[in-house]
Amino acid sequence: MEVQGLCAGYAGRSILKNVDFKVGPEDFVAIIGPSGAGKSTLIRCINRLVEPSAGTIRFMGRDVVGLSQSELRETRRHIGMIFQEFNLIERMSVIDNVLTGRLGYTGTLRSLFRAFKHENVRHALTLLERVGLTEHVDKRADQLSGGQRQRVGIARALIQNPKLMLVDEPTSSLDPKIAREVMRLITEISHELGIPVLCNIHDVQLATEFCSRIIGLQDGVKKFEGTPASLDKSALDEIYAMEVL
Ligand SMILES: Nc1ncnc2c1ncn2[C@@H]1O[C@H](COP(=O)(O)OP(=O)(O)OP(=O)(O)O)[C@@H](O)[C@H]1O
Repeated sequence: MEVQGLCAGYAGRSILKNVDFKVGPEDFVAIIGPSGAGKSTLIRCINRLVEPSAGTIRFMGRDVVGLSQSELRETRRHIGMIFQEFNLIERMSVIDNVLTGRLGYTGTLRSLFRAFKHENVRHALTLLERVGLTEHVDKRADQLSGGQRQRVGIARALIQNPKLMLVDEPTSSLDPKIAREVMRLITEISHELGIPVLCNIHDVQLATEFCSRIIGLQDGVKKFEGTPASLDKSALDEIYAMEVL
């Protein structure tokens, strides 16, 4: 995926300013920066949950920004998303929540469950085993802990067979130990399945520990891009310069 000259905002207020970067096939890219820097906005522009006001987003050989609604639906099938608040359907079982990840292919919930394909169910069970939830497949989502809920969110994103994962603050609702486990799981799976990841994360320590490349945003401007090793004090000062402590 290649982003060039990306600008976006809300109600005439400019947030992202001319952001450029690439995500290669083996990348796990973290976006860090102070609160309000535009990290979530950037992630959400990639699949046009937020509409960019300028720039291009090349993905699978096309510019996402110029796609029609039906083309966008088709493209979104290839982009898995993991959310801070998990976004599960609380009263549904774990496995049914995972199967909703196939909605991009089947259209509606009813058609999804009517057209329950055995291969999808098998795939869901395999993914739930991989994320360590085999014993919980029939439980309701609201009976799980935060870390378990995020594991359901990961399996739901993976059942799309995505070519890119967008991850929006996956650990903010979790305690530090569980947050580290969840980051480790996402990193391992990304390597195992060869799926590149773009991950918005405010925890710099987790970003440097798990990600292959880091982008630092400040007030919607890219102030840093490099490896975790090159994220030194002066780079951090530059990214967080305007943060009031
Ligand atoms: N839907 C919206 N409507 C209007 N303004 C918004 C909307 N979403 C975000 N903003 C504003 O855009 C700016 C960037 O928000 P964004 O959530 O992208 O930042 P962030 O870097 O992810 O912050 P945080 O780390 O606090 O989540 C903030 O000033 C925020 O208040």
